[in-house]
Amino acid sequence: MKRTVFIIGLGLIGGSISLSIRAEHDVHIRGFDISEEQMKMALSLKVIDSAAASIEEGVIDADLIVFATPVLKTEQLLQELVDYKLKNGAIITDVGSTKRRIVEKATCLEDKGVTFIGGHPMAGSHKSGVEAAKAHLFENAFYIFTPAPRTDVRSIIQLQNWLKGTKATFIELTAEQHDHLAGAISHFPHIIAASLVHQVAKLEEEDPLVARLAAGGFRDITRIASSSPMMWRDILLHNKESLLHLLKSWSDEMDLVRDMIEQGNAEDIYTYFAEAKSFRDEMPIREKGAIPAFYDLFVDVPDHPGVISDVTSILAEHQISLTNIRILETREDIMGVLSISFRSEEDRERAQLHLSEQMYETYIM
Ligand SMILES: NC(=O)c1ccc[n+]([C@@H]2O[C@H](COP(=O)([O-])OP(=O)(O)OC[C@H]3O[C@@H](n4cnc5c(N)ncnc54)[C@H](O)[C@@H]3O)[C@@H](O)[C@H]2O)c1
Ligand SMILES: O=C(O)C(=O)C[C@]1(C(=O)O)C=C[C@@H](O)C=C1
Repeated sequence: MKRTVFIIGLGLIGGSISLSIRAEHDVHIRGFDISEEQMKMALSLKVIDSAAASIEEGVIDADLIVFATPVLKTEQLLQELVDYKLKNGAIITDVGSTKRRIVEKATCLEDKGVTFIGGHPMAGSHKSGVEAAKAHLFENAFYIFTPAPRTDVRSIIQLQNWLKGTKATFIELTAEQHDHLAGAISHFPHIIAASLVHQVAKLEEEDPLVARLAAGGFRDITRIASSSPMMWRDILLHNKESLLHLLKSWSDEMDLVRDMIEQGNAEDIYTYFAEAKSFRDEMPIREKGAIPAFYDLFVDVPDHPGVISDVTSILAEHQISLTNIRILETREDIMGVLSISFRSEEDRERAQLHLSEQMYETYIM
């Protein structure tokens, strides 16, 4: 008999976890979502094999249960599990962006003959919903586990075996350490992104041109402000202490910047940017790390209407998928630059070869 996985919350992350499990295991995947529409979509996209009528029904024979709901919901649903019949030896995990409160809550399952291990795949997107789910969403990313000190090693290994199709790098942290670090590199940046958008929205009331003028830099730093408000509301409520601490140190930092600008201190201002550049440039961009790996190729292109479709059809002819394409510069009568992102070094090398064969000038920075 096939083993059974039950995914609760069939959105971007629940859907992606399901697809990555299916890629490696011959299992029956059941799903449940509060939204009928998401559940139907998950079935039609074959993200799940069957839909459960309720959580109570879905958990009964599941070997692995994955909570992929917003974190406050996960906390509440864990409590509900106490009253449900669970399969002896089942492993339960979650994918929430915060860990401390969820891990604490899961202690309510201690007498149920199951093992809970908190999890957080450190990759995602500003998109929500099962339509955006991808089997390879977590490839090259860190997948953090926060087992309790007494969690047996065999259960951790079993969970990692279930999740090997994510092709992520597994690491273990305490829930407290997780929330402290994720606060700085994920939660707090989302607050900053949203606050920059608010600032421009206010300015737009004075001068509507501002939003139309907002170009590359603003778009890059505020992409994540398009993420799910419900998910981020829950994360801020869960990671209150870390975020209040980070807000305080950010505000001290902004005081420093204000002083430098007020005093017109050219040397300090230069050093401020130079130090930030040097730290960021040293971050492991091409390896697994805080910033996901992108393999970018730059292509000089003439300012001609058919040029993007020509480049993409060359790639399609050789079955090379790209993850992003954008024009960095186009001005009349001069060459522009296309930036194309690939998922792997191999795809980038093949793209470079085939584009060069067609007389395109390409380079890697
Ligand atoms: N989006 C990211 O980048 C990202 C990355 C890593 C982890 N996470 C975490 O993953 C979890 C899910 O986020 P997502 O991006 O997939 O969000 P999503 O909005 O795409 O999906 C969440 C799903 O949960 C469902 N849901 C809500 N309440 C429910 C309930 N009571 N019962 C069943 N289903 C319910 C929603 O209908 C929705 O389909 C969150 O805890 C988030 O913190 C998100
Ligand atoms: O790429 C994005 O859109 C994300 O915001 C992904 C991101 C992050 O902050 O890096 C968001 C929340 C998660 O818990 C993990 C990953």
